[in-house]
Parts: sequence; structure tokens; C-alpha cells
Amino acid sequence: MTTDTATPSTRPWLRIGLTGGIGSGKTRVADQLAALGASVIDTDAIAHALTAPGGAAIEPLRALFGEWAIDAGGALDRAAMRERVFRDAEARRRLEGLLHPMIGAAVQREAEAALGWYTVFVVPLLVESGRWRERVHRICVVDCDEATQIARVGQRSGLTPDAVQRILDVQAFRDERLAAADDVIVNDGQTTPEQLSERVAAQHARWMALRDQPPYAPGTPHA
Ligand SMILES: CC(C)(COP(=O)(O)OP(=O)(O)OC[C@H]1O[C@@H](n2cnc3c(N)ncnc32)[C@H](O)[C@@H]1O)[C@@H](O)C(=O)NCCC(=O)NCCS
Ligand SMILES: Nc1ncnc2c1ncn2[C@@H]1O[C@H](COP(=O)(O)OP(=O)(O)OP(=O)(O)O)[C@@H](O)[C@H]1O
Repeated sequence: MTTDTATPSTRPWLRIGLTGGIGSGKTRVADQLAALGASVIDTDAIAHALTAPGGAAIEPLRALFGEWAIDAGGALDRAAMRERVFRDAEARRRLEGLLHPMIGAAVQREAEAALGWYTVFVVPLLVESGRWRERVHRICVVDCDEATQIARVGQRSGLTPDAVQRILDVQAFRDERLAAADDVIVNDGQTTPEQLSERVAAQHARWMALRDQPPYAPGTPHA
């Protein structure tokens, strides 16, 4: 097996599952890893593309939920759907039942085309789904306290603390995520953007060293 580190790999080397609760900082971390040469496959971004005007999920969503689910511009009405699914577990299961297989197929396509040093799968529901452990070599948790998550999402998206709390309530607990983690990047309320950058760069360096030492324990990924 080659250990050439001069150019990003054309093979699916090291696979990282990056997760964290809402507003924990996954996107910031992933953006920095992409800038450092990782291939980033973001399931939230895929879900957004599927539900944009003309997206492959739009007509199935209309059929499943009705006209209220689609806005005047032809996109998923995100606010209406958010209001619905984080109050109604059955509606959430139906939405996930439709979107998750479509997201999974897109992830597969993107993974096959990935050319970076290693591949990072950004999966908010990684711990919840239980299906990712054997697909990745490392699970990396972006760790944050709930109060900071609520404050960040309020600032970014204008959601009320109650609305964020409803989302937190259907996600894994912080300690459940940490128990599943092989690597942790702390991005709590005390963390400055500069500190986060330093932590991400240090983690990137560890993964770069690891990618030259297959089989990258502890995960047992499929091909
Ligand atoms: C409910 C929707 C319309 C709300 O849209 P909104 O623009 O407010 O949020 P966005 O999609 O940007 O997601 C933001 C965050 O919400 C959380 N979240 C999203 N979906 C879920 C879910 N099904 N369960 C728990 N948390 C979720 C995640 O932390 C995610 O990072 C949207 O999240 C959605 O379509 N969810 C279903 C798809 C899904 O499960 N996505 C998660 C990644 S695969
Ligand atoms: N250390 C930090 N200091 C200040 N702001 C931060 C920090 N980390 C993240 N943020 C901000 O908090 C918000 C949430 O971060 P980000 O979008 O990266 O989280 P996320 O986990 O991807 O969120 P979501 O689950 O909602 O998609 C963003 O506006 C981001 O710029």
C-alpha cells in the first residue's frame, strides 16, 4: 500500500464521521478541514439541495405531506416543516423515511468521487442512526454545551430558545455522543474562533499521520 502524501488520495483512504448537536460548530470545523485538503461530504448540505426548488425530493414531499410543505418558490417550506416535525415524531419519521435514503445515495456518489487527503462525512444524526460506526474509521464529535448551542442557533437563525430546545430534545445527549467518539473537538462557550482553528489544525495533523498507518483502528469500514 502506498504511503505517498505528496498529493491527495484518489482512493477512499481514511474515513471520518463528523458529528455534533445542532449549532455545535460542525460546519465551521468541516469548512476548515476542507481548506486543509480533506474531502467533505455534508449530509445537511445534501438535504438542502434535495429540497431546493426543482430538487429530487420536492415532488415526493408534496405527495407525502401536501401543498403546505412546499413554499411559493417551489422549495421545501423549512420553517413550516421544522414547526411540524420537531413537535410530531410520526411526521419526523415520515420525513426522514423519505429523505434519508435519498441522502444516503448522494453520499455514496460523492464518496466515490472524493479526492482529498481523507474523507469527512458530516452527519448530524450519526450517533442516533447507529449505521455509521462500521462505515467510518473514526467518529469525531464537535462538543458543545446546550446553552451555547441555543445561543448560537438563536443568533444565526433567529430561532427561539424553545424552538432550539425541541430540536435538542430529539437529538442524542451530549454524553451519548462523547461515549461514541474516537476524537473530540471542543467548541463550547469558552472556545474562541482562533482556539477552534488551532484544535481543528491539530486534529487534521493527527489524521494525516493516521492515514499513513492503515488499518486506522478502531472502526472497520466497508470498501
Ligand atoms: C426539518 C427541516 C426542514 C428544518 O430545516 P432547517 O433549515 O431549520 O434546518 P437544517 O436542515 O439546516 O438542519 C439544521 C440542524 O437541525 C438538526 N436536524 C435536522 N433534521 C433533524 C432530524 N431529523 N432530527 C434531529 N435533528 C435534526 C441537525 O442538527 C441539523 O444540523 C430540515 O432539518 C430537514 O429537512 N430535516 C430532515 C432531514 C434530516 O434528517 N437532516 C439531518 C441530516 S441528514
Ligand atoms: N467558537 C465559536 N465562536 C463563535 N461563534 C461560533 C463558534 N463556533 C461556531 N460559531 C457560530 O455558531 C453557529 C453554528 O455553527 P455551525 O453552523 O458551524 O454549527 P453546526 O453544528 O453546523 O450547526 P447546525 O447543526 O445547525 O447545522 C454559526 O453561526 C457559527 O459561525
